[in-house]
Amino acid sequence: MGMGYRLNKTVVLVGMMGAGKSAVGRVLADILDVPFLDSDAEIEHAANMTIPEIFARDGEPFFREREAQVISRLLVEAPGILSTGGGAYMQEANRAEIHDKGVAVWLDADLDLLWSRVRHRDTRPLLRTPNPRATLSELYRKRVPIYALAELRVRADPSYTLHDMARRVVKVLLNRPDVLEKT
Ligand SMILES: Nc1ncnc2c1ncn2[C@@H]1O[C@H](COP(=O)(O)OP(=O)(O)O)[C@@H](O)[C@H]1O
Ligand SMILES: O=C(O)C1=C[C@@H](OP(=O)(O)O)[C@@H](O)[C@H](O)C1
Ligand SMILES: [Mg+2]
Repeated sequence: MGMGYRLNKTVVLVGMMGAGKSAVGRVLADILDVPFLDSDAEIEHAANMTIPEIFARDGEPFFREREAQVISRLLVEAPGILSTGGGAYMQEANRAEIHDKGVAVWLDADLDLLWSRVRHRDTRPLLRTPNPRATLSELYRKRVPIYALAELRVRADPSYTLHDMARRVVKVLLNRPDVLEKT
């Protein structure tokens, strides 16, 4: 009797800060009844420090090394949902590993939507600049062509709830039986 899903590969959510990778990932894992992992949360837990503290004390290159290690480790675990930090997919080695062992899904949100979601938060060290809106815009411009390398894409829209977004990801994944099947 078909009631559930079988996930055959880890789904790796990529995209800009504020796209919803962490929040949608959690709901998606719940729907599919699989483990949820967030690379930033794993790094924070291992270091017993917040992301801004790690950036301030050890610098971004150190953070990027930790991030690559954590992603490698999480990709060999049982299939689940892996939400990455927005910069992770920029590294060639991370992309290669994600494509090899999992499937990348780009949560694609417009700059205005991203800004509306990150502007009141102080948890993203890269936006601690004199003009964070301009910084976000510059990152967006540089990164979008790289996110577009992801195998799958789900468009975000201000009218979609977290649950709507997760359902949209499920729909896209069901087009790929090598990734997700109904049971
Ligand atoms: N579809 C959505 N509907 C409502 N709020 C959302 C949605 N997606 C993300 N958010 C909110 O936007 C903020 C940023 O989302 P988050 O998941 O942290 O993004 P990311 O991990 O991609 O940086 C959070 O407060 C989150 O709850
Ligand atoms: O875009 C980036 O380079 C970053 C995004 C953050 O994660 P979210 O995308 O989950 O906000 C976090 O990894 C760090 O602040 C750097
Ligand atoms: Mg996140």
